[in-house]
Amino acid sequence: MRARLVEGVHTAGRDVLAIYAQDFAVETKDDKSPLTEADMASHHALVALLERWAPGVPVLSEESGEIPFETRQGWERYWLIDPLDGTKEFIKKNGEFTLNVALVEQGVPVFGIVHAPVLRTTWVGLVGGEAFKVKSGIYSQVRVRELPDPAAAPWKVVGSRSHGAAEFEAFCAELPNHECVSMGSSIKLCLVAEGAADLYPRLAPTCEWDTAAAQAVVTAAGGEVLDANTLKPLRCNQQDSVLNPWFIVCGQRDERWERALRASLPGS
Ligand SMILES: Nc1ncnc2c1ncn2[C@@H]1O[C@H](COP(=O)(O)O)[C@@H](OP(=O)(O)O)[C@H]1O
Ligand SMILES: [Mg+2]
Repeated sequence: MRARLVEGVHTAGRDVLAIYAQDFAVETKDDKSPLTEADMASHHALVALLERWAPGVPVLSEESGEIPFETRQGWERYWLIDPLDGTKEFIKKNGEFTLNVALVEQGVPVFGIVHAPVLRTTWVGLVGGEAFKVKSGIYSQVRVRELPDPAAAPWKVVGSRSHGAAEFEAFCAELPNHECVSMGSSIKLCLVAEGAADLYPRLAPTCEWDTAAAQAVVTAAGGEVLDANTLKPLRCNQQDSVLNPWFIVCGQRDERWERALRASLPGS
């Protein structure tokens, strides 16, 4: 059954790729972030898919109008989607963008699909079940890796191409031997989930739809997505604002990076 849902997300990804291959117009939203016709095509395809798949379960999308918290707080479960995460990377045509579909129950992302059409890669996570990826049609289970001894091998730290560079560098300056990789979109969380990266500190704003699907993948793969201040897992739909706190994605907790994080947070 879930395979058909993943196939539906792939179909939306093909709509996005058709636009990616052409010249497309770029608008600027009220919050100054970019919007393309691909964001809207993906939004409509995913909303139609989910309404067919699970009639009656509400859908909150980055591209749906604002839904007041008074309405949302009554939702025990809902779909939370970002039809095109990494719109800046889409516009730059570097392929680092994703379609994101999460199922959230009682504020916890319990299932997620992250699809990167240009990379021909999809990550899927069912919390309490399996995490896997399908790359060019080849299926493999994914799991976070154990943090290596930095004297033997560098920690791999992934950061945004477009947001929060100064805070990222302040954090990395406090780490033992490490190497950094830049990447757009929710792919960063999936790299931690599959053990290709150890840490993704996000010391800059994001919204709940940017992270929910990939958080389910990370959690199912044995990792965590933690509030940078409290080190508690991120939750969705707890307040009026859909902004996430600053956060860090990890395979395991470790006093060495926790110390680096504390030292790089404002007010430390
Ligand atoms: N000031 C801000 N407030 C809220 N979210 C922001 C933001 N600046 C960037 N983002 C989020 O960061 C995402 C891109 O992250 P990254 O740089 O890691 O690729 C954007 O996703 P969209 O591309 O879906 O708009 C956007 O939602
Ligand atoms: Mg986004």
